[in-house]
Amino acid sequence: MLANRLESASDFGNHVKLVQEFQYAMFCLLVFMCFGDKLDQNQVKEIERVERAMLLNSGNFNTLNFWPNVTKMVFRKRWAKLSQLRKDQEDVLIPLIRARKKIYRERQSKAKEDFENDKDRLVLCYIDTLLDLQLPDRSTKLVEEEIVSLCNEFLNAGTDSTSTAMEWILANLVKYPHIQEKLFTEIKGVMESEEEEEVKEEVLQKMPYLKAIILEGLRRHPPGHLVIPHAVNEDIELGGHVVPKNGTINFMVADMGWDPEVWEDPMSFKPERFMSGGEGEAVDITGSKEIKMMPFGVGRRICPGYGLAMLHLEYFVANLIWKFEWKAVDGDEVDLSEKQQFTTVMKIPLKANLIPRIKN
Ligand code: HEM
Repeated sequence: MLANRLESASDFGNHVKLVQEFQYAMFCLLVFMCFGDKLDQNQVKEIERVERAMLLNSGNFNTLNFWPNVTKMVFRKRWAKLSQLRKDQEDVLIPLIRARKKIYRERQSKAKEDFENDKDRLVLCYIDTLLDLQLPDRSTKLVEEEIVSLCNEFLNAGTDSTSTAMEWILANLVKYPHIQEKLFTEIKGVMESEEEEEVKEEVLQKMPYLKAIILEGLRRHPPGHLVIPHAVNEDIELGGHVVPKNGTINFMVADMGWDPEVWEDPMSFKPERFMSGGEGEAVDITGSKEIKMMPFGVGRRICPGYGLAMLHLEYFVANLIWKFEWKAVDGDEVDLSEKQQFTTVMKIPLKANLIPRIKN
């Protein structure tokens, strides 16, 4: 879908607003993973509307976390706005959750009767897993409002983070055509023919250079320069400083990836560092052996979507490079300056000329 939208835009000679297209593609994919069956465009737009409205206003609601009983009185309008936005989310999501529950229960009983028939095998979506979830410390299942909150988290945590990473990676592939060419050659080597339309998920693991490009993108341009704030649960000494119990602590994710003691020429984009013999060869991004970079956090609170994010990035980048040659817009340098939004984004959004490689 993304490649088709980009292709029709490039047919008209437009420099596509890439980051919006990436965001929309990621959001549609996550909506599909969340609710199972494909929803129509209007439904996706409705979900996007209520999710964005909450996100855009979320900064105003932080103060309400402190002494809720007091702030409820002092900031009445803010509370009313928060309640309204939450109600809008529930009005849109709860009917979808109910509809999916009905389908899921019907298919579940059918699958039991007809388990051998592959065509009817149930493909699970995120909501299905939540409907069945039994928390160890509770006798009841999740209620609809809790499912809404978990869907919000799923949709929001995975959209801007992955689309930002994708924009940075493609920006570097436009800026450094020799890296793009090397990747294209690698993709060609795993495809059965040049006419094949899609780089399938199954061949992604045969492409070490693709993986190296994704890792280099995440090292050089991590979408979050900090993780979510953590707290220590006892007094602790760290590098000669005492952090008191419950003290907030954060991690300088971007600076770790740019540390010249760990990475050679750290501000350059060099995927080769993750290949055989490079300082990033077989790097462990989960932090269980070492911490050289941590774009997804590490340890107990590591991003639960990191495997999914890696897969999405590899799949999208491979397909976009297989389908198009990405070229800088004449006279425009790709500018890698940063700007802080929900994630750290390109200050000047990426523009590119997309030239279809396969002529249909
Ligand atoms: C390139 C893409 C992504 C990056 C760079 C990223 C990064 C992160 C980071 C740094 C954290 C905070 C970890 C910490 O507190 O130590 C986090 C948390 C989280 N991420 Fe991701 N993430 C990405 C994609 C995704 C996707 C695709 C999903 C799910 C669809 C997801 C779901 C979550 C959730 C639910 C949390 C909160 C976990 C918690 O509260 O413990 N993320 N992510």
